[in-house]
Amino acid sequence: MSDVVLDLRGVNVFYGASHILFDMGFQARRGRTLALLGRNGAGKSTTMKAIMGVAPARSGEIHYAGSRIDGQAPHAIARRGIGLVPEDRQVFSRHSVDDNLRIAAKPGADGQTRWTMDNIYDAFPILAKMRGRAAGMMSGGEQQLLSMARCLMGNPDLILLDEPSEGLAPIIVQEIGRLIRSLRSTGVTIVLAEQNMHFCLGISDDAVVIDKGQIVYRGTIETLKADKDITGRYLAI
Ligand SMILES: Nc1ncnc2c1ncn2[C@@H]1O[C@H](COP(=O)(O)OP(=O)(O)OP(=O)(O)O)[C@@H](O)[C@H]1O
Repeated sequence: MSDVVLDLRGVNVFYGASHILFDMGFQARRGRTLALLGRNGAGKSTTMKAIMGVAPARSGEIHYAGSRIDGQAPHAIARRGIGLVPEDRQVFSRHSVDDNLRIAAKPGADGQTRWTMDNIYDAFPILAKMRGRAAGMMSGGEQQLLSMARCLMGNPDLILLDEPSEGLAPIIVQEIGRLIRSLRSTGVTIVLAEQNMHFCLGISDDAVVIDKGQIVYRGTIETLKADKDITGRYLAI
């Protein structure tokens, strides 16, 4: 079986008359973490929304686990085993941490349940201490952890993480890095949208850099790190 889990081919996305993604093409491989890097407004979130069917591709193809998913409804794409952790987190603010997790519980596409409340709380000790707290009363970093934990309750095989470190305190950023590393060791595939390449070093294998909706680099993150031309031109570092 091919190790390509996600395959975008010539994807074009528009918001109304505005052309946002131009012939976007890249692959994510099983059990690896791909960093989708680019400055503010480069098109990272739009790429994730295109994969989820929220900002549908006008042309091109998106293949997941061997079959085409472009043109399918977001709920159908989610049911195939893709989980999105959105940039704005979208926790249910009036509900407790426990309820946020319980609401999201469902078996994976293969019918298996790998994540239960118990092992989520083992993996997220910060959340375990605040099970009864309303999500709206938590800090941005705690909400980010909750959003990630809630995604895992759906037992996804591919996780799309949209700028999980943005605007958070260093201690939470470290915790999120630790979680991504440990998720990766479970064999799940991760696409991580980030502005900050340094955050991705050590937790990602591959990298794609986008600028103004176009791919300007595809390769390993280690090769990217050494490429001063690309990092200097397209990343804010
Ligand atoms: N709903 C929308 N309608 C019109 N244009 C949009 C919409 N959402 C995003 N855009 C535009 O699409 C482009 C790509 O935005 P996108 O959010 O995908 O970038 P990003 O790389 O995720 O950056 P950010 O870090 O700001 O989220 C930007 O020029 C943005 O202004």
